[in-house]
Amino acid sequence: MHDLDEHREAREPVSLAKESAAPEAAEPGTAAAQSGQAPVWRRGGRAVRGAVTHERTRTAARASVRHSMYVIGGTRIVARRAWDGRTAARYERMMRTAEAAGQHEAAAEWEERGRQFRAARHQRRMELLTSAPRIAKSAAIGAGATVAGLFVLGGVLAIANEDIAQVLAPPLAVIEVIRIIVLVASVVWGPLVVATPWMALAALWGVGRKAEAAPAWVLPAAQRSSDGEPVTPSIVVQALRNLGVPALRKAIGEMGDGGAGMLGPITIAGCGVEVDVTLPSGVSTDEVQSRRRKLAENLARHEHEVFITIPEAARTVRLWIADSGALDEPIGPSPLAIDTTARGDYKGGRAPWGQDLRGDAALISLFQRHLLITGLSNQGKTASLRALALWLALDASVEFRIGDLKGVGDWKPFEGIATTLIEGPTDEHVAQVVDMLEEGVAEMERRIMAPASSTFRPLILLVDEAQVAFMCPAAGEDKRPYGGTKATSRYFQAARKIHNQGRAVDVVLWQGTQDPTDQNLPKLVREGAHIRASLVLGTESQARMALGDKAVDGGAAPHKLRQGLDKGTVVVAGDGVKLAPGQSSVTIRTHYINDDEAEAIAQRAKALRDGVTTLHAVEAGEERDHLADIASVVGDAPRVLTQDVLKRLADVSSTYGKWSFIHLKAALEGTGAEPYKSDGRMVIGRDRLSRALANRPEDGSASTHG
Ligand SMILES: Nc1ncnc2c1ncn2[C@@H]1O[C@H](COP(=O)(O)OP(=O)(O)OP(=O)(O)O)[C@@H](O)[C@H]1O
Repeated sequence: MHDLDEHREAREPVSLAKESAAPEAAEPGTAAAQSGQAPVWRRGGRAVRGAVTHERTRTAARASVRHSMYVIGGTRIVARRAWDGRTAARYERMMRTAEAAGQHEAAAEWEERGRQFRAARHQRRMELLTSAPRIAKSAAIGAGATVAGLFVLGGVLAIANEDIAQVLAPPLAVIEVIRIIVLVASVVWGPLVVATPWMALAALWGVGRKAEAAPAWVLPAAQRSSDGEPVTPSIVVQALRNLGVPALRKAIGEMGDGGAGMLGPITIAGCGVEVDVTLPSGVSTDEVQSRRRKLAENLARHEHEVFITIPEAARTVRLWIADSGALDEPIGPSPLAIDTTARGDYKGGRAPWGQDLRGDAALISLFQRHLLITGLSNQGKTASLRALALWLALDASVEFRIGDLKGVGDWKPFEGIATTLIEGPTDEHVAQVVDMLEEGVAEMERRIMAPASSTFRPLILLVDEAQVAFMCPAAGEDKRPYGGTKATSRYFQAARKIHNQGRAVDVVLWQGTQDPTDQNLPKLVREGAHIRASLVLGTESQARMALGDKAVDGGAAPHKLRQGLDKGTVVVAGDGVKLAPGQSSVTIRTHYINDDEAEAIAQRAKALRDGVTTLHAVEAGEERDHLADIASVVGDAPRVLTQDVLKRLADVSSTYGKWSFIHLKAALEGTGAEPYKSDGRMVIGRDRLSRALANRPEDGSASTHG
């Protein structure tokens, strides 16, 4: 009870404070209190805020700022014109523009014109000095002559009318006219004095309005929203001028041609236009690049609709400006999904991955290239990686070994195509993927040791969600960790070895990974990939990890893609894709191949291959007695072709699935049962095998690790 009282006391001041602040609101039983209305001061504040932020108020405020800015802008323009007219500034400016554009002849011509202008001005001034007495004299003579003339006219009139008084008539008439003029002027003078400043203001306002010399944000809505307006040179120059780079603004202001000379031709490029802008000296390309959003808004586009890249030419930025909304239109289906005769071609072909921003087909060569694709979760990483794998699966010579460390069935279509398919996110799955990769390393090493003329089946080792492997804390029996980036880390080391040596013997590693960090995607592994692709990422530093500094410095900006909206849009750096000269990356909107289409394509790929058995774990460590196995497949036949022996061995155990003649020869080396030529073809003889088996030591040392 006591506690309760204390509570009540403690609460009271609060309610009192409320009451004193809002007496009518707290009056129990009043309508306001019942309806839970806020105190007066708050409602008042809200009302004021409402009034201030009301659209009508804002429109009125914008209008007043706009019209004031027209006057200021107009004054600036008129003053500049006057200054230009009186001085050699114009010639100087044109000369500098020509110089900046490297047009030295034009610069020299403007210099000459400037010199002529100055010479003429000097001459005029000198003449003015000497002409003052001359003008006074001629004025006096002129006045005297006029008066005399008037009197002569009066004399003529007097004689004609025989009236002497007429002599004064013309001078008096002139005096009368002057009097009337003075009278009119004295009447008009007052209002004229009052009206002149206003007329001048109106004139300046008119000049400013015509030139729209006011910031974009104060323009009326109709003028502000230039959605869908074609991109013209003046729009681009205006957008650059208002970019917030003082040096650029000043330079454009000084250019005689209003800045048009900075622009190359505006060409149609896919669903947008492209234009190269040569920046004036003192403005660096990254000053423009870092203001992408502002530039886009100045061009009445969204940020993702403007791409700024750095072409080869010095001090130049290449702008690609999408037609409004065009990037939100879906691109068509993948050619793989509609063309049932499409084939992959590892060596000479290019996978139809999607479209670049210009709308051209984006084709990518996968020949002897390690690949890395990164991106935030659920943005189309697996789908785009799978699209490439599906194309390559249509080349029957390519072998796939796939580790899917997400394991929700994205890679199911590869059942019957891939020789290994490990699906699942657990440490156990990581261990199997590591085995798969290490088996790949062993295969690579075998190939490297093989005679120079040997040819190999391309082997794609594909690990989706590779970050799971890098982050795996588990260690094997030998205490070596599967994950991590230490020298003992098995996944890391296997990936590195393949990166270093796999390419030349067609053992390539494709990895898909989320959100790169130094921990889940070590630098060495990032940089070992020849093709680096990235879907939307969170930050620029991630973009740098994904694509490398060079690509990001050159304008690659996966971090500027829109999460959720730009699903399937990849920024690709490295080789494999055709890049415009000087370009370090290309943005590709990939064709989306959904699960059903993937299944259909996979079926076609399976039809091209004769019966691949997909293993779901690497049978590492299986001990096989090679000599005994070979003897068993040779059976009773006196001689069997080595090719047939290999085929039969593959049926005995998957260990032999990857064997080639080299392995067979190595296994029989020194046993006396080595392959030999019979009727021009390599065979293995039954009797020699039996002898080798009979002669080998009892401890079975001939058996080797499978
Ligand atoms: N090219 C594309 N165009 C349009 N939508 C796409 C495209 N690629 C993927 N999507 C959409 O994005 C969804 C996620 O794709 P996907 O599973 O490939 O993402 P992910 O990045 O691999 O995801 P996570 O790594 O988080 O599993 C798909 O279900 C599909 O709806």
